[in-house]
Amino acid sequence: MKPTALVAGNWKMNGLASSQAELEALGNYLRDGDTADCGVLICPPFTLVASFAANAPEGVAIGAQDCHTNKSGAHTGDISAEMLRDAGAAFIIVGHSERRADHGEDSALVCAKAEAVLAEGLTAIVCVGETEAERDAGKTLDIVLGQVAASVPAESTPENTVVAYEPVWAIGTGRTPTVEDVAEVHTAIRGALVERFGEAGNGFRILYGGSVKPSNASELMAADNVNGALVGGASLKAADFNGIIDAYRK
Ligand SMILES: O=C[C@H](O)COP(=O)(O)O
Repeated sequence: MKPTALVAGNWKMNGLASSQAELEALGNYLRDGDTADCGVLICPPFTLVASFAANAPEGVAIGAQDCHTNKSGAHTGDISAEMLRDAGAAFIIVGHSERRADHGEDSALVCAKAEAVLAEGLTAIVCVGETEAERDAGKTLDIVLGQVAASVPAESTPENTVVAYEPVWAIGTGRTPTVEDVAEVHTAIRGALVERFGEAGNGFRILYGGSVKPSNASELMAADNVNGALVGGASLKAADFNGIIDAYRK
C-alpha cells in the first residue's frame, strides 16, 4: 500500500520566539484550505521545540533536527532523544548532510542516533544524499544505497522511520535533479528497503529534499516512490510551505 505522504519543514538554524506567528499562520492555512492528503511536520531549532509543541495547531506535528546517541550524561551542548520527546517532539531528523559535513557524522553514528530516536518511541527521519562530485563520477546510487544500508537501523519499520533523499548539491541552491533522476534514486531506495525489510519496505515514506518550492513541488511529488518532501528555506514562511502542501490537495 502506498504510504501517506509527509511534508516536513526543517528550519535549520533559523527561528526566534516571534516565529510562533509563522506556525500559527500555517495552522490557519491548514484549517481554512482544502484538506491535504499528507502529514505536516515542522522541525524548528532546539530552542523552539517545547514552545512549538505546546502551541502546535491541529494537523501540525513538531520535530527536532538532531539528537545525541545517549539518553543523558556529560555531553555539554548536546540534546538527547528522550529530552526531545519530553519537550513534545514526535520526529527527529538524523544524518542531515549539513551534520555529516559540518560535524563529521558518518553513517554508523547516524544509525546510532536513529536507534536512540526509535528507543524513545519517536520517528527518525534518516537523511541520505550524494555530493555533486559523487554524482558527476556516476556514484549516486552507490553512495545513496550505501548510506541507506548503514544509516537505517535494523529495528526500523514504516511507522518509526522515514528516509529522506537530499542530493547535497540541490540543497539551498535552487537546483534540482530532473524528475526522472529523482524517481530513479527513490525507486532504488525502495528496492533496497524491500530487499532488507520484505513487504514492509513498501510502506516506508521516502521524502525528497533539495530546493523544493511551491513552483516545483507538484512535479517532484508526483515522481515514482516520492512520498513527500523535506523542505528547508521554503518552510520558513507559512505561505511558501502551504504552497508546497498544495501538491497534496486535490
Ligand atoms: O532539510 C532540508 C533540506 O536540506 C533542503 O533545504 P532547501 O529546501 O533549503 O534546499
